[in-house]
Amino acid sequence: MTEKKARPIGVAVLGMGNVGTEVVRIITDNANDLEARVGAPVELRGVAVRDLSKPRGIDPSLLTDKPEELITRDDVDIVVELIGGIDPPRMLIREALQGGKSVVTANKALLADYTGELATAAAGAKVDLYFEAAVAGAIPVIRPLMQSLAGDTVTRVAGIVNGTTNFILSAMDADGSDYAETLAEAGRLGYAEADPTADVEGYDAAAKAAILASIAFHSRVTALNVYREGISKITTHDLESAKALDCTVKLLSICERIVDEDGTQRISARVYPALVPLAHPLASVNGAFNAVVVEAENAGRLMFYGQGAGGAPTASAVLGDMVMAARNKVHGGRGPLESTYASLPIAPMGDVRTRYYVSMRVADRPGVLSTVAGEFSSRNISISTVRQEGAGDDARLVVVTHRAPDSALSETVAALEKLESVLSVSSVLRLEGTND
Ligand SMILES: NC(=O)C1=CN([C@@H]2O[C@H](COP(=O)(O)OP(=O)(O)OC[C@H]3O[C@@H](n4cnc5c(N)ncnc54)[C@H](O)[C@@H]3O)[C@@H](O)[C@H]2O)C=CC1
Ligand SMILES: N[C@@H](CC=O)C(=O)O
Ligand code: NA
Repeated sequence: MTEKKARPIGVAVLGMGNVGTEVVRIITDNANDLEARVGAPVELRGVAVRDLSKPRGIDPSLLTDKPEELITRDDVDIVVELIGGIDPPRMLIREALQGGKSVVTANKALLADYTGELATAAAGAKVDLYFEAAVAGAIPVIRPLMQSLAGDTVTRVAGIVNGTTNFILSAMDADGSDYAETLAEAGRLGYAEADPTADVEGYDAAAKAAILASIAFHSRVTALNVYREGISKITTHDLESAKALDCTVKLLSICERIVDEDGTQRISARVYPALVPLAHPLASVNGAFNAVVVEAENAGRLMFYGQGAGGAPTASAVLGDMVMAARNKVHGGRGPLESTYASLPIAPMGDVRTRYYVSMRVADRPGVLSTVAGEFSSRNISISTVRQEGAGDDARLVVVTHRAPDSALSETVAALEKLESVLSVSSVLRLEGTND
């Protein structure tokens, strides 16, 4: 008796840019292995593109500029959304899910604000919504948080989750490379978002922080709940100053479970460029690489490292999700559902205890140091180090504080800016990765 051959799994890919092109390539090149792993052939039913006249190197009969039609085809089981942005992906994904298709997406901008709506549509139709590629590209981080750590209590998820800004900061740090040129190079290499403002102003990292915090703390966190600063104001002078303190500068995404004295729990989710000591593992994460450090009550500290951006690495994560969704279609079973039962509130940035590095141009005369120090001590902020750089017109004071509430630190900086002896506050960065 011959075994009955499983029905093929039909896949529709929406968007054929940096990531979509690689996803189509892997589906085509690895057809035999994918069939063996899924238990049924995985067949590309169509690829939605914006410009039909552009040569794509695939069978032109697969191309369409009508994604809304492709996602409703009866022979499509899985929709892979790689267009990016909110519209039309939000509508396309929702309709695909409601129509019984499982969806795989890398769209963090969309997920950061609409996971609730999309997860509800997936649950209602009993299909899957997978998005491993949306955070830290190829690095498995969503699945470990959602599945491997489902029985633990995550206390912190922090790291470098934007490849473009890490590529820029690494190049500026290594050889003083020009910011604008390095950003353009990140675009050419397929790391940057279609609008790179999302990268350099921290919106992309904030979207990823929202996704990570939601999963880690079983609560709904959106991009608006994430405190955000980007890297566009970082100068080579900041990187030089950082070096003098045995640090480098990294754009960090930090998601923390804050436990107040009365035991109340809150979430802090924040993105900003910070000084990181050279001895810290995140300091040696360079180029478009990402790293995420997860801390959990029982597991302790886990570190995930790898390529966080680029067509092929991101496509690897998309394919992993596609195989999971396809296996579920063939063998039954479902991927994990959204979990928001804890509904923890968000702590304002002012309540978070951080350390500051403040670099200011000061008048080179006696008494300035004590006036400056007085602004810190009057707000109960203890200073860790003070360093003077330059002299005369170029005299600078660099102050590094111990941990204090962010609101007190930012009030202090505002007060310093008003002092007659402080000519300008040239740079304010937080310091992370230390124990004090
Ligand atoms: N490039 C990367 O390293 C990573 C990207 N992502 C995400 O993956 C998604 C895709 O990113 P990329 O491939 O880099 O972007 P991309 O801009 O290179 O590709 C998007 C493609 O979608 C096409 N498109 C736009 N509107 C369309 C429509 N209505 N119908 C059909 N096609 C349409 C565009 O013409 C473009 O070719 C985005 O959500 C991005 O945030 C996630 C992780 C890493
Ligand atoms: N633009 C993003 C792409 C991956 O998410 C980045 O640079 O990290
Ligand atoms: Na990932």
